[in-house]
Amino acid sequence: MYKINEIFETIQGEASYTGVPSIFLRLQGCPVGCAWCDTKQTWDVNPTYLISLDKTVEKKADSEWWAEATSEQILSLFKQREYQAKHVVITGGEPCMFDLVPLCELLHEAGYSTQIETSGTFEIKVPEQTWVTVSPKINMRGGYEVLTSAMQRADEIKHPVAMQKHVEELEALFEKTGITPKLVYLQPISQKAKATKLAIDTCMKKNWRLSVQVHKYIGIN
Ligand SMILES: C[S@@+](CC[C@H](N)C(=O)[O-])C[C@H]1O[C@@H](n2cnc3c(N)ncnc32)[C@H](O)[C@@H]1O
Ligand SMILES: Nc1nc2[nH]cc(C(=O)O)c2c(=O)[nH]1
Ligand code: SF4
Ligand SMILES: [Mg+2]
Repeated sequence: MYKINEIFETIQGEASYTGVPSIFLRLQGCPVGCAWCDTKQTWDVNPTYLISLDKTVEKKADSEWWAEATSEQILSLFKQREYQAKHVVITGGEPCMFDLVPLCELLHEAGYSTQIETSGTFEIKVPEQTWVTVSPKINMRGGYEVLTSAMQRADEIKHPVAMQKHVEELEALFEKTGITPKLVYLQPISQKAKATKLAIDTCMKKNWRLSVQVHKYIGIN
C-alpha cells in the first residue's frame, strides 16, 4: 500500500520534463525536514487524517490528509478520472520511503512513462526506465553511501539554492563522490529574486541549467 497526499493532472514545472503534461502522485511522509520545503503538509503520517483515495483527487488546497492505495487502485483511478497525460511524476514527501518498482512497472505496462523526485536519503527502488530526479539533501539523514548511489542512479540533479553556500555544498558533493552528472539544474528557492540571480549567474559560469518552478509563476498546481 502506498500513502498518498494528493493526485492531480498538470504541467511538469521543473527541470528536463518542464512543459510535459503529467499526472502527479504526491506520497505522504518525509523525515528529512528541509527548512524551506514547499510541501510540509506531507511530512507527518497522522492516522487521524486518513481519508479515501477519491478525496485526495478532490483537494482544493494543501492539507495533511492522506489515503492508502495499491498500484492497481492508483491506475484505475487514473483511468476513471480520464486523465490524458501519459507521464507520471511520483513526488512527495519522500517517495523513496516506498518500494516503487511494482507501481512503476504497472504504469509502464499501461503505457505511461514514470519519473520520481527524490532527496537521495533513501535507497531508490524503481525500474530502469524510470527517470530519476535527485535533489541531494546534503548533511541530512540517510548518510553518504545512500546519497552516493542515488547520485549515480540520477538522470538529473536538481538543486534548490538561495545562498552561495548551497552552490558550494553541491560542488563539494561532486568532488567528494567523484560524480560529474550529465544534467545539473539549479532551482531558486521560493522564487526569491536574490536566489534567482544566484542560480542564473552560477548556471552561466558552470554551464549548468536553470529550473524555475514554472507552475508557481503561472499559478497552477
Ligand atoms: C517537495 S520535494 C519532494 C520530493 C523529495 N522529497 C525531494 O526533496 O526531492 C520536490 C522538489 O521540490 C524542491 N523544493 C522543495 N521546496 C522548494 C522551494 N521552496 N523552492 C524550490 N524548490 C523546492 C525539492 O528540492 C525537490 O526538488
Ligand atoms: N506543476 C508542478 N510541477 C512540479 N514538479 C515538481 C513538483 C513537486 O512538488 O515535486 C511539482 C508540482 O507540485 N507541480
Ligand atoms: S526532502 Fe523533499 S519533501 Fe522532504 S523536507 Fe526536503 S524538500 Fe521537503
Ligand atoms: Mg511542488
